Amino acid sequence: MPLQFIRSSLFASPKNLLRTLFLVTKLRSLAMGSYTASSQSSKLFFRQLFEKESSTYTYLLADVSHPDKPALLIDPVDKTVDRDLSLVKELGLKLIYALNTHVHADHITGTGLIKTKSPGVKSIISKASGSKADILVEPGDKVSFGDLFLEVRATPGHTSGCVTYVTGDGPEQPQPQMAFTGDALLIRGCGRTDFQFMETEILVVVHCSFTSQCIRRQIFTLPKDTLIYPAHDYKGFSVSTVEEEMLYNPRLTKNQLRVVLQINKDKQGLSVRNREKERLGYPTTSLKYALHPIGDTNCLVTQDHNGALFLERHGYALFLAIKKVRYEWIILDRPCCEPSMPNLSNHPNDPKLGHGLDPTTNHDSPGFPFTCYMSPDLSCRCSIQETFKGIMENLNLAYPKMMGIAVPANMVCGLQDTTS
Ligand SMILES: N[C@@H](CCC(=O)N[C@@H](CSS)C(=O)NCC(=O)O)C(=O)O
Repeated sequence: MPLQFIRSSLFASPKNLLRTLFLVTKLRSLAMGSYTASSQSSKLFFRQLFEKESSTYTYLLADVSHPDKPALLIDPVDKTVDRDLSLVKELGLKLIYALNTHVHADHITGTGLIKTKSPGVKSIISKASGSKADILVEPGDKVSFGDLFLEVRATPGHTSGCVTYVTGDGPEQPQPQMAFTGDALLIRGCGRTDFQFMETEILVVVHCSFTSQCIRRQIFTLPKDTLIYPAHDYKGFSVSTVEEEMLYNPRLTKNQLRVVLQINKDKQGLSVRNREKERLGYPTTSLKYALHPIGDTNCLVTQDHNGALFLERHGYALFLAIKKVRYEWIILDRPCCEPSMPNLSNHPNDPKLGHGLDPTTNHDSPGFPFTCYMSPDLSCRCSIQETFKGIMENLNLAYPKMMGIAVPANMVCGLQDTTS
């Protein structure tokens, strides 16, 4: 529409004025390339709710085209359960699920109270969280409400069991898609990686790798206009997009490191790995270091004389960090983080293996036992402060005030005794 027309018709009539204002706003928004702040769907009811003490967002979603108006709440907080249930009632919705993205450390989930006050509601959390709930979901599962659904994506790192719930991508589903990222991805930030289920430095490293790799592979691979709805905001933001976070998230736009990958064809594990390490000039003795639970699997942590720490979860994951140098971490996580590897190095001893390929067959071998390690030389290529791990180590956040109470309560999310 020519600007002259807009100007001349501006005050012609109240109706014209409204139409003109609408057009000007729309033109401006197109010129700025901005996205709408909510998804469009004739079926979806969506509301973002806030709990100010813990700065937590709770999300109410419902399929209002369905006769029952089935609804779900994501990350409800105990303190605001009455508000949330009143809203559900006023709107004539039928609450069927109360979901958590993870075991929260800063507040008690509202799922227990909701179940008491609204019998029939089922609590949901990831199986990898190790918590109790009515329904334990795994990556790829769908949580349906009416004709709409959320897909479960594993985004561990802040905690082992963190998941992101993403609206479906079918024709009936809301557009743009919406990703409820919990604490995995915050607006211009991400959940801390320093306390939950952490016992040693290696686990901090591992959780950093989980967070940054899973965000890149599970969230940043969604369409760029996907709306990001986090579980917290401390700066006054309410929504972002995949595109914005890929461009401007200060914790996720820094260097990625390169690693050397060695696939271990021998399912027995250590002997072949040691032979390979010897061939590449590494000490051959591995020292069993500890067994740590990560998600629902035990991880074997070993350490060699070079100070290298190996953390492995046979079948689908293995991590390593080199101590004594400005170490980075390693990344290889299946099935949650496909494809598995960044570029290989040009180190003289580099075995030049492909990205997760079995060198004997040249085929990708998901579920194949493998070993992954990094040359100490390569680890110095980028400054630690510029890397995800460096940033996360320097956050210096005080532990959440409610941590001692919240974590045990939330481990039985929705099933705790709410009478006391
Ligand atoms: N001060 C708050 C806790 C703040 C905090 O640690 N937030 C967590 C998510 S809740 S466990 C976090 O990951 N923050 C990341 C960040 O960059 O702020 C309290 O005492 O409860």
